Amino acid sequence: MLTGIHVPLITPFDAAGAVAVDAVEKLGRHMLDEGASGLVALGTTGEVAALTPEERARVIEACARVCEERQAPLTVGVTGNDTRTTAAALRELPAGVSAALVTVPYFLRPGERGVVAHFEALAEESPVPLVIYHIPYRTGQAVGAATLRRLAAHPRIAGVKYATGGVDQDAIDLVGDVPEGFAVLGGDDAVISPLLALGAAGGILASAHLETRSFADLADAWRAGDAGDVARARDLGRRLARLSAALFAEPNPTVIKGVLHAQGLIPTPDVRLPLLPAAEETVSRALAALRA
Ligand SMILES: O=C(O)C1=N[C@H](C(=O)O)C[C@H](O)C1
Repeated sequence: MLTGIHVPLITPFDAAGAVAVDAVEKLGRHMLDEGASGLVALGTTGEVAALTPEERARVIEACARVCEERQAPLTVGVTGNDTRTTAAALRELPAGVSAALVTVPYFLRPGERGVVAHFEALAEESPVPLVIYHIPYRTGQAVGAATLRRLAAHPRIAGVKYATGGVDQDAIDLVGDVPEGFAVLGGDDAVISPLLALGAAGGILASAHLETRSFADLADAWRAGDAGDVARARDLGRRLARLSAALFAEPNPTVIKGVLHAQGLIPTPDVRLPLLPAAEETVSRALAALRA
């Protein structure tokens, strides 16, 4: 089962605008050495929509090398709003991938019955277990706790990245009684602490590029849950929520890239259109939040 903090890696670009594969590997190793439980390639944070198929393949290869070296799980993002092409993308996943993070079909709004049929069909074809990426403010499709519970009954559906923008009633219902073997992973950085407090197994968090060790400690502290740990988790959670707010002050991953570049961890802070680089003062504020 996926637990702990998984980092959806940014895709660094070099000065010529190409994917900096060496920097992907360096960053991936750094995240795992700092306490991340696993890596996620080709998430929204990885600017997947702006990468060519060849670039996507090179990013997956680089992450797979690092994860194999460190014996950590690699989850790969697979996005599509049509079942056949999403199934084809899943079938093409290379060796070394542990799970696929599959977005709820976006824009079409097929209804919850359609969502169930989509994921059940994909689960039958996928070579790896699926993690449902539920993010209704991007997809436009609601998925309630009862539907997620029904999908959790499928042996090849391993979890959900839950990102509804807050801790809502469905999150409380689901985390209050998590189906056996199903991982609820938080996907809204600023509210990861309350979700972990309720019993989530971990998170897939872009913010964990920074303060990776503290995010991992936060997950461990809520899981351990004795009095000392709870007090520590509460303080850590408050501090990391402020950091996440600073990192998400402009569209993700522009601020994170600015900060990683300022720290010398990636060759440029560049992003691809339609994203624009974060303003200098936004990056400075995030660096100040980190120092605090
Ligand atoms: O790429 C991801 O996975 C994530 N994307 C979210 C977003 O960009 O809105 C943020 C989350 O931390 C992880």
